Amino acid sequence: MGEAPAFFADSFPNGVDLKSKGHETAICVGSKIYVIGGADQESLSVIGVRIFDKSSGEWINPIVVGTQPKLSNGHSAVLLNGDRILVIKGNSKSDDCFWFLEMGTPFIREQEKTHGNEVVAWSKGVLGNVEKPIVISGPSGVGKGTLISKLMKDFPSMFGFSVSHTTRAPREKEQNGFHYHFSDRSVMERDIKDGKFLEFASVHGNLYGTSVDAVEVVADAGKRCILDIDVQGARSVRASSLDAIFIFISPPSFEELEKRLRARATETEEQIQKRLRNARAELEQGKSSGLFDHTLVNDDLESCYENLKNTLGLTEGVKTARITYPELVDFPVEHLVSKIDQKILINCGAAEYQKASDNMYVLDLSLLKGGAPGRTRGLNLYVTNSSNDCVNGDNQLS
Ligand SMILES: Nc1nc2c(ncn2[C@@H]2O[C@H](COP(=O)(O)OP(=O)(O)O)[C@@H](O)[C@H]2O)c(=O)[nH]1
Ligand SMILES: Nc1ncnc2c1ncn2[C@@H]1O[C@H](COP(=O)(O)OP(=O)(O)O)[C@@H](O)[C@H]1O
Repeated sequence: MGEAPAFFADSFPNGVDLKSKGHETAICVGSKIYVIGGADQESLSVIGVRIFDKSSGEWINPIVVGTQPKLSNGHSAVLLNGDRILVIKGNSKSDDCFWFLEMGTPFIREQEKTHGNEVVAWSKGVLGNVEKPIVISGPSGVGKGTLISKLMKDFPSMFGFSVSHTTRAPREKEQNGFHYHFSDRSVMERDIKDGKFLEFASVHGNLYGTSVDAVEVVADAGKRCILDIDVQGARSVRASSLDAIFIFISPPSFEELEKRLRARATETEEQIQKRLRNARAELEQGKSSGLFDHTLVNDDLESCYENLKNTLGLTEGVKTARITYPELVDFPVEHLVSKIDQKILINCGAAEYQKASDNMYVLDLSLLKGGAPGRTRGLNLYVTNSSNDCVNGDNQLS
């Protein structure tokens, strides 16, 4: 039986569940109190999480998945909608200060089934309106890789490729870490069990999977992520929080598909036969599942590429357009937060908390996308001179 932390309040005013003592904050979610802060039990360099179960009076050390935020000497925390807490790290730049601690989402429930323990997941918040990731599927030899390479070459600052893990052997020109992370089955299976993968599937007799890291690296670079994965993987991603756009690439005919696969000369005859058998099933699933938002036929390569660009809204002018990164802002340890609908007001004027200061920011969460596993995207941050700039009359700072 544990003792409830002394700094807990039973109810929090204005929906702003913030109470702090030193570097810890406590947020009440149903019958549980999430205590965020201090160092993690296993690693002293990241922010720890403990849960106090009010009904049993027990402390719980949850399994924590996802990249964890580095320890800072202060943070604030706001409950968003019952299944995630926004944590704003002090003494941090705006590209590393917004983090989400999730509990009770479908992903967490699945993880809890696997681990048989309470699970929480961290997801880093990424500023700006980066567009949805793109999932590209289709049978082996249809031209997915060729189309993706063209896109990456023409729009290097816009797209980033999610480098999958696979247990298959590398082909002659494939580089580890660039085309795939070539892995041992046992290591990959252990990492899957540890929640490090967004999705995985057995394809043509080998294990393939997208690690959470693979998509996070691309999101952190402010780029739009492209995933080349099979139909089973696409189904898993559809069920995840990634919120992607799904494109199926289809061949003009089965004969042409076989011709391309043979001409590529990367597989043995036995492997070609296996891929062709699987292709029939994949083509059926691609047509009938309602899983894909778009199907493109790759007959003439250039026409298909044009169709792909149109589908992604890439007109001529877009070629030179770069994603603009929001200006970096420094958030001090001393700041006060309040939540008004989908907006978080962050008052960094530590000396005069009760007044709207010049150092006031609004974090707009109305376009929030994604979440664990992976990054939470679509956060918009802007400066405001007074609370009236963005919110109306009764929105006082607490
Ligand atoms: N589910 C899943 N499928 C993947 C992943 N990476 C690649 N694949 C799929 O695995 C299949 C085989 O890929 P590969 O061995 O590179 O052969 P290729 O499709 O003939 O180039 C293709 O359908 C890929 O889309 C992944 O991370 N997850
Ligand atoms: N539209 C096309 N017409 C003819 N050949 C193509 C076309 N698209 C791709 N190819 C060729 O087909 C082969 C398979 O393409 P690839 O991109 O490796 O397919 P996937 O990644 O879907 O397995 C490659 O040799 C590629 O050059």
